[in-house]
This record gives sequence, C-alpha cells and structure tokens, in this order.
Amino acid sequence: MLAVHFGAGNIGRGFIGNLLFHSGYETVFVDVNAEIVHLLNEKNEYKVVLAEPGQQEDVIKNVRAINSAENPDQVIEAIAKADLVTTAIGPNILPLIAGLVAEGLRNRADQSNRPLNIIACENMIGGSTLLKEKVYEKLTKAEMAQFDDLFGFPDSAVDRIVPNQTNEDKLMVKVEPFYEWVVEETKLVGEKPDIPGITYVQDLVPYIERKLFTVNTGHALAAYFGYYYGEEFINKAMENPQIYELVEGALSESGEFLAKKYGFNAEDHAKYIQKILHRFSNSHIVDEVTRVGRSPIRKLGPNDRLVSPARQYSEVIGQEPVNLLKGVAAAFLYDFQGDEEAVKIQSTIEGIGIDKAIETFTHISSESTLFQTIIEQYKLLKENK
Ligand SMILES: NC(=O)c1ccc[n+]([C@@H]2O[C@H](COP(=O)([O-])OP(=O)(O)OC[C@H]3O[C@@H](n4cnc5c(N)ncnc54)[C@H](O)[C@@H]3O)[C@@H](O)[C@H]2O)c1
Ligand SMILES: O=P(O)(O)OC[C@@H](O)[C@@H](O)[C@H](O)[C@H](O)CO
Repeated sequence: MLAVHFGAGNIGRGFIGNLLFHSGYETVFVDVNAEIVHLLNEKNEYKVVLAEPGQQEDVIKNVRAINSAENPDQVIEAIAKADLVTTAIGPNILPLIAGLVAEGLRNRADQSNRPLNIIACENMIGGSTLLKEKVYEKLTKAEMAQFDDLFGFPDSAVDRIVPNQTNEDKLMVKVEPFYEWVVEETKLVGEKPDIPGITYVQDLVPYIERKLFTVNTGHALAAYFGYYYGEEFINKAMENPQIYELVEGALSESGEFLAKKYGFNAEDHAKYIQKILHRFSNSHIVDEVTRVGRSPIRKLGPNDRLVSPARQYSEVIGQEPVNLLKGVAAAFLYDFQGDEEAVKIQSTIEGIGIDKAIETFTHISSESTLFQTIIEQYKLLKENK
C-alpha cells in the first residue's frame, strides 16, 4: 500500500508517517525542503523517539520523498498510484498544493476508477473540506461530478505535541507519547483505511472543536503569556503560577461551553483538561513559545482557538469569558520579530490603531462587549509590561 503525505515536518514524520509505517504503508513524503527530501531518499528510514523517561526509539522504514518544487510530475504520478493521501503542511499552505493535488487526481481519474481519500491533518476546522474547495476551483463541472464519485475529503483532528527539532540526526523526531487521530467516516470513499490509531467518527465537529478549543487554546495562552513574561519554553511557562492559572482558567471556560454545546460529561472533560495541562508541563519536551505562538493572524482568526471559544462562550453561557479574552489581548502584544504575522499585527496596530486592528483580525464587532474587554485587557497588559 502506498501513502502520499504532503509535509515531512514535525507532525508529518513524528506522527502520520509513524502510524502509516506501522499500518503497512510505504510512505512517499512530498516536501519543498531539499535537505529533508535528500536525507529521506538517502536513508529510507528515520527515528521517532518518545519524550519520556527511557526515551524509547522507533525506526520508521519504507519511506522516500519527492521535492514538489523540483519534481511536480513525480508527485502527480505518485497520487495516481496512491492508496491514501494525507497532508500536514499548515492551514496557510493548503491552497498552495491544491493545483498539484488537482493535477494528480485528474491524472489518476484518466487511468482508473480507483477511489482515494485525501485527509488533511491540520489544526483547523474543516481542513480537508478547504483543500477540496481549493482543488475544485481548478476543475470543470464535468470533472467535479467525476471527482465527487471517486475522491473523498474527510476532515480530521490530529493531536500530538511535536516541537521543533534540534537533533544532530536531522531526520530524527522527538515526540510526546500521547497521540490521537480522529477521522470523519461519513466522507470516506472506497474501503476504510485500516490504520490502527485512527478513530473513525460520524460527526467530526465535536472532536475538532474539543481538540482545537482545549489543547490549542491552552497552548496559545501558554505561548502568548509565556512570551509576555519572558519565558522561552512552554513547560517553563507552565511553571509560572500566573500563566498556569490563566491557561487552566481559559480551558475551564472553553470546557463549559463545549460541555453544554455537545453534552460532554463534565467529569471526563475535567480529566481531559488536567491531562492536557500535564502534557504542556512535560519536562522531556523542549517546545519554544514561538513555535506554539506561530502565525498569530491565523490564531486570532474568527474560527480559530482564541476568538471562536470566546464568542461561543458568551453565546452559549450568556456571560463574557475572562481568561479567553485575556488570551486574545496577549496575542495582540506578541511582537516576535522572527514571525511575519506577528510583525504584520504590530505594524497594523501602529498604522490604524489597536481598535481597528482587533476588528480586522478577529472580525469581532467594535459594538460588542467582547471587543471592549479585549481593548481594556490589552491596555492593562501593555501598561504593566
Ligand atoms: N507539531 C505539532 O505539534 C502539531 C500537532 C498537530 C497538528 N499539527 C499541524 O500539522 C501541520 C504541520 O505542522 P508541523 O508542526 O509539522 O509544521 P512543520 O513546519 O514542522 O512541517 C511542515 C512541513 O511542510 C513543508 N511544506 C511547506 N510548504 C510546502 C509545500 N508547498 N508543499 C509540500 N510541503 C510543504 C515544510 O517544508 C515542512 O517540512 C500544521 O497544520 C499544524 O497545525 C502540528
Ligand atoms: O500548529 P499550530 O501552529 O496550529 O499550533 C501550535 C501548537 O499548539 C500545536 O502544534 C500543538 O503542538 C498540537 O496541535 C498538539 O496536538
């Protein structure tokens, strides 16, 4: 069985490639990082190490790679032969691979009627759905009908903390022991991929909201407040009682609306939150606040981990969240110069002021009380910096 996976980065090698190997797949990674592509083709294997006492090592074999910037034709050929296509490249990159995916699927449909599933494993609501939309923008009406029959784009939620790697062995990936991969069964075509480790569900929305608005919401607060208080790493930030309290407070707020909206058992959700706080504090993982806080424009988007739970909390619970809005305010103070989006937010604030910047990035109306609280919190944090 052949899997084509876009993105041989942290989660691609550290999680998806790992599960694919143990499920019997040969994996072809598609990436634009020439060094990683070269090394994967030279070694055809890499190590995954568990970040825990004992540091258990796993060797992932049967892998190779294609540089899509240099050899797009090889990617098109690989998609024609694949039994599964997955991605872990980042939400902002999905539109950029749509043309190549469309070409690959078109070429495949010309040769056979074999169905194929394309699963985006990104931290966003509706990642595969977005990729499908972008692929369909490249198609004729007749091709769309043909693709509807042949190709499935089930959404998914993936959870495993994989920090940026600083190992001498450039292919090796250190990962946390925990993992979860949930895939929407109803949008699959053909046979269900037999991958132990995937949980298939009928409706993905509760699962992706639970993951994004707990793991990633808490992570974002730890990153933005960690940065604010001068911490370099997430586990160190979690040692600061002020940050811990803010993160735990935000998770209890998002948990309140999630439990009410989806009927989650409150006790189980409280355990889920405690487990996540424990994962953030893992001393065997060195995870920079700047990785976790990366792309703040994306993270401040109306459907992402800060604004969506804040808005939904106020709608479902009927009150304003405190900690979630502090998280939004802290993101507006994130001025890391190595992050293009952070630089853009700061120059926008300078250019049009914080009020207009909040409206621009969060789409929260300046009429709303949420908006006023974000401004107040932003000013307080700025004054006390
Ligand atoms: N790292 C984690 O803890 C984690 C966990 C769950 C989900 N995710 C999600 O997985 C996705 C990837 O995150 P990551 O941490 O692995 O990032 P990463 O930067 O380590 O990996 C992304 C990879 O995509 C490659 N890439 C960039 N443009 C490309 C293109 N046009 N075609 C092919 N490859 C391209 C990059 O070279 C890189 O190797 C993101 O959506 C992230 O939110 C990450
Ligand atoms: O990947 P991002 O930028 O959406 O979010 C950063 C981290 O919160 C994220 O990568 C987590 O480590 C991951 O989602 C854990 O499953």
